Amino acid sequence: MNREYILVINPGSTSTKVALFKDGLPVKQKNLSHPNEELEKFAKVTDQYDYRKDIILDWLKEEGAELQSLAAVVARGGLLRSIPGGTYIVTDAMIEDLKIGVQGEHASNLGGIIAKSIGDSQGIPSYIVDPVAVDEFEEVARISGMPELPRRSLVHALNIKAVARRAAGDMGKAIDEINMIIAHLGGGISVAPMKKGRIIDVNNASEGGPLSPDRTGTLPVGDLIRMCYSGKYTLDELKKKISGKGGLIAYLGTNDGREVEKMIANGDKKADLMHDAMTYQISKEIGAMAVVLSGDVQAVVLTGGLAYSKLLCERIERRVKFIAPFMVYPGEDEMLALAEGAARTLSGEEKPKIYEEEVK
Ligand SMILES: Nc1ncnc2c1ncn2[C@@H]1O[C@H](COP(=O)(O)OP(=O)(O)O)[C@@H](O)[C@H]1O
Ligand SMILES: CCCC(=O)OP(=O)(O)O
Repeated sequence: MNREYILVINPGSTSTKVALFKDGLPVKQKNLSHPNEELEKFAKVTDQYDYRKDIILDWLKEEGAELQSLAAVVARGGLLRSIPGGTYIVTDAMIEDLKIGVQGEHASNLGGIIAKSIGDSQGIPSYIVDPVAVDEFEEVARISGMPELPRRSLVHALNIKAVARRAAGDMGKAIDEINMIIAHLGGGISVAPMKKGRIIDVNNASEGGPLSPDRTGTLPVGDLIRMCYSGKYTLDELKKKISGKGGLIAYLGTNDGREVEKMIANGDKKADLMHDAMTYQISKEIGAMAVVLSGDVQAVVLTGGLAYSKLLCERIERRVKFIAPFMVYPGEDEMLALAEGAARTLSGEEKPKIYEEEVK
């Protein structure tokens, strides 16, 4: 059987997106949503390994796709050590760090692990591309105020870079000619100032910045310390309260933006306030990043699943439109960006990076 397909795996906090690419085009793809009731059965993200892998293998079966037809497996990379952008071959050292979650727990840690297990079973390569640990910070952005706790780059790098290329193209520019602020609005939220193609700062999408569908974002730090020492919660419970059970889900019982909008349409005042609070915090972060770029901003760009919402985009546009032209690219270009990264290495156009050699 010809090995002609690239299997693309993209585990997010609320879904696993899968696709089969052939000759640069998606021939099959699906967004496999994971209801909160399913995910909350697992204490840790790595415990979801069998659950998510089985769902992917079942999908391949449903589509009649044989594992023997795969040429490579590529996945979204996780909270690894800080590394430059690019395509990486999944190595054993990377797997160790993904299992530990060296920069925290996140569904994307499962990407490389599942990719390598499927890849190894077929004797084919497995890759990750532009993982969330991509770090292009300017030095000043790393300073927090406590030397032991530098600010860290955890960012939806893959989609932000792909959307930046599209937005720049739509403006008739190359990505390295302009500055933009790109807000990826998914289960987690990244608001990134992009200076001539480099992500020079970002809120930490796991633990800081605006509240998101399932994350608190930045919290009042003194009150948080007191909560940690209250004796009421274990470390794991507190981590979950911040990421997984924080943000919209903590107030409204759902992390689904569509559900929240149904609640608003039905006259639910609390849902309306929470939705407005999220858009207020996103707008505030966009304003902060405009200052990072000294106001030299050619576009404010929204992307990610939440950007499908007209109401959400309108609420943000109203507050930030004075900064620069406003552009919206709902959803994500991650699957194509992943497939292209793998295709470039398979064709020899790009040499894959080795994680152990790139760690900062
Ligand atoms: N049409 C829509 N309107 C409002 N929210 C949406 C819509 N489509 C998706 N979403 C929301 O976007 C969020 C997920 O975005 P996505 O970029 O797929 O995130 P992730 O990759 O983190 O799972 C969820 O809260 C989902 O409910
Ligand atoms: C840690 C950044 C990645 C992230 O938040 O991804 P999701 O929005 O898919 O959860």
